[in-house]
Amino acid sequence: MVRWLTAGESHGPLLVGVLEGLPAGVSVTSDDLRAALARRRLGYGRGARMKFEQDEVRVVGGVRHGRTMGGPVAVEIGNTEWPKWETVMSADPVDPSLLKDTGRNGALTRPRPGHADLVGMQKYALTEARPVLERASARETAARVALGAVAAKYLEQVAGIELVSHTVQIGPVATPDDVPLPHPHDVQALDADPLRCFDPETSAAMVAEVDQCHKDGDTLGGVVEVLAYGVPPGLGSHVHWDRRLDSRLAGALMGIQAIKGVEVGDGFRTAARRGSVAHDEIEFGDEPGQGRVLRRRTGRAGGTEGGMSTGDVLRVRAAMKPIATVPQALDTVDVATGETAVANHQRSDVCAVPAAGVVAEAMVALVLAEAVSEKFGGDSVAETRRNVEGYLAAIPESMRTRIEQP
Ligand SMILES: Cc1cc2nc3c(=O)[nH]c(=O)nc-3n(C[C@H](O)[C@H](O)[C@H](O)COP(=O)(O)O)c2cc1C
Ligand SMILES: C=C(O[C@@H]1CC(C(=O)O)=C[C@@H](OP(=O)(O)O)[C@H]1O)C(=O)O
Repeated sequence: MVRWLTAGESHGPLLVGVLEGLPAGVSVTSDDLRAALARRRLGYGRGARMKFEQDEVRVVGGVRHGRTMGGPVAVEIGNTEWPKWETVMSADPVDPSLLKDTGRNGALTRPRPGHADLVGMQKYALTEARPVLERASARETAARVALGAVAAKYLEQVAGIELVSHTVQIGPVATPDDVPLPHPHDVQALDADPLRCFDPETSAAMVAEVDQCHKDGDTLGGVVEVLAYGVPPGLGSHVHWDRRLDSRLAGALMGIQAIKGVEVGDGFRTAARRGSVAHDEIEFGDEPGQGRVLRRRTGRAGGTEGGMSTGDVLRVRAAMKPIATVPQALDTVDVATGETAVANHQRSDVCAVPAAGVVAEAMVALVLAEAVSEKFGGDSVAETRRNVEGYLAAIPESMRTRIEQP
């Protein structure tokens, strides 16, 4: 069973991630994790913190000489900003007089609409928002991305699955429908684009939108898409709601801070179509390297039917709301004085959609790792790979399906 957990606060000393259930023999290094974390920091419109803070990554368990050993993989990511936060985020009690200033150390009593501040204070019986925002903050996604990078290595090595993500919308600016889908070999080009958008013209319009929004003291959201290639048919199951792959993907993507909508395949757009043009018709065809196989003529379903992967490209989208810490501060109340006020604002991202794409990719990798491990088991990479090959070879010839290759 694959399971994982993160701990740590946005301005604490470090974040921790633990990923358990992978077999022995997955090849992964700290440089792989470093590279993944560097991708999460990309994107036009991110705030000042991304520029001055570093992710200090260290693998502290589960890996020896570049290979997993079968035990939990533990990773820590140091927050290099920690020295500035040592007082306000100290685990041990501090002199209360040090927490009285109006700057970093002061109480946050003007909750930001759209962030976790107010409801977090109510739920956890707190008089200020600091303990809420510290864990609500998307800083935590650094730990997920590190674990997702390990999961991605596993997927590639046991089943040849590779992922890619891209930005398809920033605010009102969206890529046209006829832009081709990126492949995993396009990752470098995508990462070089300011917004991780696959269409240069749309990307330029997105940059202009972010600039305008920045000038206006406002923030933006958007939509990202994650694609997984090489996914064998049969991951997930139709037999129960919580075993459905689409349900698990949706839950995982909605579990990212600020994600408010998820689509599998054409999702909401499918709802507007008639059945005759909504599904993916099945035909026989000759595929290079795969011979005569079943294939679907279109990819509208996004690579799942009945809660199971079909072998087509897995395609999911996540919609991110605009950043809640709006520079032209929103109206709120001061819960300490009971008076109207403007929301707490020190700094924030204008737009973090490109980073959310990298996080979404990590979440899809973690869900697929869980589904692959559940279907194929194995305590070593070689054993899992044999199980994948044996399963595919046992599918009768008349039902063998094209697996969309990376
Ligand atoms: C990569 C990323 C960066 C984010 N950066 C900020 C930010 O700088 N300021 C902010 O207010 N919210 C930011 N958010 C969103 C908040 O974390 C999120 O809105 C908050 O935790 C409340 O959760 P909810 O939006 O899901 O209700 C970011 C989210 C992501 C995924
Ligand atoms: C630090 C990261 O993102 C942070 C996510 C975030 C939020 O409210 O979610 C708020 C900002 O932090 P701060 O309020 O300290 O400027 C972002 O910088 C990161 O992604 O590494």
